[in-house]
Amino acid sequence: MTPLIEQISALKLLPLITLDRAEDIVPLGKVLVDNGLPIAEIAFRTDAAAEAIRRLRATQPDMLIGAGTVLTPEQVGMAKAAGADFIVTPGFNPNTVRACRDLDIPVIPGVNSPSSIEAALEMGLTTLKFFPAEASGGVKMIEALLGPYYQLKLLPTGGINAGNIGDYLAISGVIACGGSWMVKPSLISAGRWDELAHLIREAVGLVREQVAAG
Ligand SMILES: O=C[C@H](O)COP(=O)(O)O
Repeated sequence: MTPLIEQISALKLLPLITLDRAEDIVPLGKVLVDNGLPIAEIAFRTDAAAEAIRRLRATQPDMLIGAGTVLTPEQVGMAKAAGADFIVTPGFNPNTVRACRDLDIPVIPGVNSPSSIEAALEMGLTTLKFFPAEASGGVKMIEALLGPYYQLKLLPTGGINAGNIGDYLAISGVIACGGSWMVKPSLISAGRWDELAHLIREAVGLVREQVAAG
């Protein structure tokens, strides 16, 4: 495992953040760090993404910052220039992977089928996002895929929440889970930092319980 993947594996949780206003990342970054989750994936689903990465990098320099929902080489460049540590993509796009390699930024591309996994393996990638996790068959699908593709390290995302994260983390090929349930966009835009802190603490607590249970 690379140092980056080791860090993500240690935290076991990747909060997926979608923001309408870039400035909201500053209080949210503090709430994440203060509550034991010094990692964030900021989704390129709004125009605020690159600026939010820049502000988070400036205010929380030690945080691990990913750019998510990256669909194009241009977005890879924007994310890297803004200070992202890594790229996450929803699907497997060789052009995006090549752009990440050209810019020397790690990428975790999305897969949810044998064909997309084999396309990733062909490019030497074994740490992959499994997306959309629940809609693609969830835990059962991952267990089935890890038969032939036993070397994979997976980051399931999509439909994961406090009720089912334990089932995912119990699978040995799962290094961490992504999700938005502890960083709900509606709570962020309403500035409900206390509620977000509660959800983040709860999520971190669930992960710690899972780790303790082995
Ligand atoms: O790629 C990320 C997903 O859309 C996040 O899914 P979620 O909102 O179900 O956690």
